[in-house]
Amino acid sequence: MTTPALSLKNLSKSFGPAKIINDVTLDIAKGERHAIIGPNGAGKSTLFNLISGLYVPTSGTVSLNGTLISGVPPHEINRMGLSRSFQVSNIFANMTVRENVRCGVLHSLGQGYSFWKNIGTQKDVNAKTFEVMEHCGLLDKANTPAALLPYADQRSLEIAITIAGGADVILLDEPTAGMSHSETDRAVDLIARATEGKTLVIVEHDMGVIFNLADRISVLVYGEIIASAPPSEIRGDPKVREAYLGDEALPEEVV
Ligand SMILES: Nc1ncnc2c1ncn2[C@@H]1O[C@H](COP(=O)(O)OP(=O)(O)OP(=O)(O)O)[C@@H](O)[C@H]1O
Repeated sequence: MTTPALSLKNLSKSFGPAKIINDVTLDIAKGERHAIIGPNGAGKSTLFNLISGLYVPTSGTVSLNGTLISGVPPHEINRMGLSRSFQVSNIFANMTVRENVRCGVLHSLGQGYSFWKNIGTQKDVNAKTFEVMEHCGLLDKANTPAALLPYADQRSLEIAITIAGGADVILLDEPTAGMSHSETDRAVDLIARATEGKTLVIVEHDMGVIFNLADRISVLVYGEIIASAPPSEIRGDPKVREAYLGDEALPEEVV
């Protein structure tokens, strides 16, 4: 069997007496697009924080491409090939689109933002920055300060920064939150293109997005995964329907 891109084993996280993530075991294959869904407060962001190293597990482990990463600091996990976006935007408002993407590229190289770098490296960084902006439909806004971008473009920039470092495992936290229908459609296209050939783990409340994008869906309820299967099976799962009763409806019409 090939090594999974991500492997969570008996992962738990408590805050004081409250067990927020409870014995989660999940393998995500290389190249898979995997969605985590669940009602508000189910623990989705906490799970992301455990995977990306912001939280240390109370028990259990996380492995990235077969290497144990639980307890490793977030910036090192990033350099090992995992990059995440945040629900609250991570962009530098006063910097241009180009400078923001460039920061993402440099960060992964461990250089920080500096003008004092040799020309060879600068050329590589510039080429990568151009490629990412092109990929994310941001080339024509390269010189626009991020703060002046329309909201949907700011979210695209967030995705651009997340993929800029060339990580092969990408975690996106609610990338289409607050978008209109047409903006969401464009964002789904962008996410599909930008993560081609990579492993994607996405937390998202918009079921249309999830059912159109994901190869497999895990449903988190009160910190436990109650189902993990392709979209067609998830939609018909009575346990999932019960968990969503009174919450976001599972769409019949998508896919
Ligand atoms: N640092 C913390 N200390 C204490 N409790 C926390 C902490 N972080 C999260 N929680 C609690 O864990 C639970 C799960 O929160 P989390 O944000 O992971 O849920 P979620 O599924 O991402 O929710 P949403 O869909 O609303 O974003 C909540 O009850 C929250 O209050």
